[in-house]
Amino acid sequence: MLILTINPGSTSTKVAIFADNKKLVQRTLRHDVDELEKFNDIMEQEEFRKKAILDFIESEGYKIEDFSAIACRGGILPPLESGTYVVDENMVDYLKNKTKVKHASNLAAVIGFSLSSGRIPVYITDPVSVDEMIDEARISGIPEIERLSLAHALNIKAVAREVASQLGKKYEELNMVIAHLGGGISVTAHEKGRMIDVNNANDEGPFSPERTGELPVGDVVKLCFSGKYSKNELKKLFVGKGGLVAYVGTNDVKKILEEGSDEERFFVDAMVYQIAKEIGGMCAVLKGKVDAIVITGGIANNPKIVEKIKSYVFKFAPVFSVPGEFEMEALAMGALRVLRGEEKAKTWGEKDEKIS
Ligand SMILES: Nc1ncnc2c1ncn2[C@@H]1O[C@H](COP(=O)(O)OP(=O)(O)O)[C@@H](O)[C@H]1O
Ligand SMILES: CCCC(=O)OP(=O)(O)O
Repeated sequence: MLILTINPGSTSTKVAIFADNKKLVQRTLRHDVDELEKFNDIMEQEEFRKKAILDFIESEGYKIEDFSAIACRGGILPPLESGTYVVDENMVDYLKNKTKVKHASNLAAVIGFSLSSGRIPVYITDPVSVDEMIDEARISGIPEIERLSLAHALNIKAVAREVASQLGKKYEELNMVIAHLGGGISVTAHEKGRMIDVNNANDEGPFSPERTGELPVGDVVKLCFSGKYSKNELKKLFVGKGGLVAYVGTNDVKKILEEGSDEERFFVDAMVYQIAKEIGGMCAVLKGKVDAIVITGGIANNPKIVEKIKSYVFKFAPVFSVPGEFEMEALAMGALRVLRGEEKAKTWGEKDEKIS
């Protein structure tokens, strides 16, 4: 069975074609920043990115009708259970017109649904808003604000299953802390197959290559009312222009480590320190009963960073490194389990929207 996978990021769209679980081809379709700046809103990029995907499919000698399914990265829907969901008009309407968090992943199902024109099934698996948090984790400290589960759930769940299989166990039998280290950072606590706490990778936790993470709230209030920034400028400052970008001017950790000055590399050490601190917190969430700590994402490609994190947390549990991300594989496998009848695809029903 042929499966097309679609995974949009802020400046690129990753696409791949699988024959069952075998990846035939993967391409990162890069979008010029100047080109993207013409669009006021992420959703306005639908036709532009769709054309790039169609060009890719044709260049590989396929037509949409050749595929048994389209598997898309799920966007920011209201909180929902882990699993594979059918993309329908209801979901597309939500992602296009109602979601309050702008994120490139919101485009995937919208484009997949449009490409299919009802001819083939379209699925999402483990979207960013997978929510398995325990109730205590939802309390922020102010009733008007609820903590949200926004994480790199797709890669994290796939990596959790991979490490469990390395340990000869099922994901559902283990307790793990899994940190995805990319442009954004998610540190997550997993109890017997459920992701019971996560730092919201947009707003909380360690600073990342391009996000501030958690900030001292009093100073944030001062910044908001300083008159220096509009609301949109502040949002971009916190997500996109924060973290290493703010200190060093780039989100490229590899480049900083290879070409940066000692002072610039210090900020990577500070990020490592914050990541380790978050991992320690998640070990406490699991009451110290932790079978594995797992470091994944692009930054895990650097063994020295993994070693530095390990130097802080090695006493808590064995540390595993799974560099890179396996989102395309996880999408294809999510769709394949449904196509093979191993799992039933869930139908998404709009719940109370909690994301603002
Ligand atoms: N070998 C490496 N050493 C250090 N950092 C790396 C290495 N390879 C990739 N990275 C860093 O990983 C980050 C991107 O991670 P990735 O998971 O691809 O992010 P995203 O998918 O969120 O854009 C970049 O900062 C990049 O420099
Ligand atoms: C908002 C959580 C997921 C996330 O940060 O994804 P990207 O790193 O792809 O922006």
